[in-house]
Amino acid sequence: MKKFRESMYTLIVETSTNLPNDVRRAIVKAKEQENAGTTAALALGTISKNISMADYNVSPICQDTGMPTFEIKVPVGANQIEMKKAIHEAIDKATKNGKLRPNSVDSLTGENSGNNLGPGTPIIHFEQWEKDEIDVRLILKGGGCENKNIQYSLPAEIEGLGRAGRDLDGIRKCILHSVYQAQGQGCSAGFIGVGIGGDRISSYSLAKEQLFRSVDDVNVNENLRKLEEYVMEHANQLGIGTMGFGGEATLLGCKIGALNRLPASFFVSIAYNCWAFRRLGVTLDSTTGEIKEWQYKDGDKIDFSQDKSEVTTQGKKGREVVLQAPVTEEQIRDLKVGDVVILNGTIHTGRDAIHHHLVEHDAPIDLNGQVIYHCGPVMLKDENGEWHVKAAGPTTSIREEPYQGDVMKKFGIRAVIGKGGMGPKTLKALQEHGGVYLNAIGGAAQYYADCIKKVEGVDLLEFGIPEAMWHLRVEGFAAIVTMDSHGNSLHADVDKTSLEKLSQFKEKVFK
Ligand SMILES: O=C(O)C[C@H](O)C(=O)O
Ligand code: SF4
Repeated sequence: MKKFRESMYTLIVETSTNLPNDVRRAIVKAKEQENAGTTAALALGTISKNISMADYNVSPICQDTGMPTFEIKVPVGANQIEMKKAIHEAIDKATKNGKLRPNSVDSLTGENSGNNLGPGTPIIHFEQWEKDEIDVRLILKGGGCENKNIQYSLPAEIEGLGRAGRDLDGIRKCILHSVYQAQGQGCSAGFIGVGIGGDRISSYSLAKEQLFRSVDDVNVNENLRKLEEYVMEHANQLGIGTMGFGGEATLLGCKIGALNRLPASFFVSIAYNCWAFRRLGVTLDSTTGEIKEWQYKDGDKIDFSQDKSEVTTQGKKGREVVLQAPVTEEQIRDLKVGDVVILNGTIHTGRDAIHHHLVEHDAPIDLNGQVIYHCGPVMLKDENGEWHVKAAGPTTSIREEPYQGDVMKKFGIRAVIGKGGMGPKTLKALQEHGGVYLNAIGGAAQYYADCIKKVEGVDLLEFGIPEAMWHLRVEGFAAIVTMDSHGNSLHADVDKTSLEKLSQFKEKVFK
């Protein structure tokens, strides 16, 4: 097993940087579905470009390298303690090399362990089998899409769909609703794994396990096959679209499994995964630990660098507005939902810990007229002590909803960049104060890292790399106005219309 650690390192790097072939095929399909010239098509163009940049740079596709989860099948007698140790070493090395973001945080103190190791990180499940080889599957599932997981307990009253009973039709309603409630916040277009039955825990585990199925496989259970096909067709009629911008491609895969349950319980659990669906697998020689075969790499690898769809705003309804940070209230009040902003100058990252901090403390710099970027980047320091951005896409903004309006007003911040949109409290503050919400393309961490020309400094690094306030000089940073100072919110509009569409699927379909 001399090669086991090296094989695990290779698996981690490949999973973080190189999307599997089945996922690439699903993204191509989404591009074919989406109408040219729409904001959703623009988002998909950025996503494609990002995938090819991650290939080329061998850098994380998305800055949130997620919760590393290993599912391992071993021959009887294999030394699991040794394997676990080797995986920990590989994780540590991948983090040091900027292939994984330091992502493991003490839940009580907020302290980042710095190497992706700590209680519960990574997750490793072993199972024995009769075969002589070792099979290791890895999924890196990010926090934003993890937050959109949902569990239903049937019977239930489901928003938009009415009563859901303890039958196939009730399950159908739960699944459709799960896609609606995710909106664009889990970086749609997404994939879902569904677990029916079990107890609360095994139901969720089954849902996550379903994500290890190939996107193009066919369910062997006839009822579940029909349900999967139904969901794929109808979820894509909800009109949520890529990033929740409205559009045709909302769901790229649906895999459903079932377990027996207790007579009193009936759980339907959904594991939502973003388009940046990073999961791979390897078969290893059980004596040497060497990789013999890769999983999910069947068929041709789609090379998105050959993609002709441009990341362009041509043909879009909105205007393209170039802004230099800091910005004035007048410039911000001129912006409308649908405009594309091309930003130059210095922007400042701020996410959960920073917003929590700013409510009660002064800011480390003057934020008047400044732009805040909801982002927890992957950063590496070189031997001269200079920081470099390895990946820097937006994080889900809605988490800052309780703070954002107050923080903007308190410090005179004029714009926030994030993804997935924000709620009514922020919308009201944008109107009163003269602010704007700019939606960047979630997961496009290489694309945005490329727009960052210099790291000008960092404050509050004690919060850990993802949570610190990084001061970043950007050039040509493109984001879309989805909430403006005139009370308009694309997110509120898409939520409303998709709920109307959802309620069209109220009638019983499965007997
Ligand atoms: O933690 C992050 O960087 C992002 C997260 O995956 C998200 O989708 O919000
Ligand atoms: S930012 Fe988006 S693409 Fe990245 S892990 Fe979170 S949900 Fe996935």
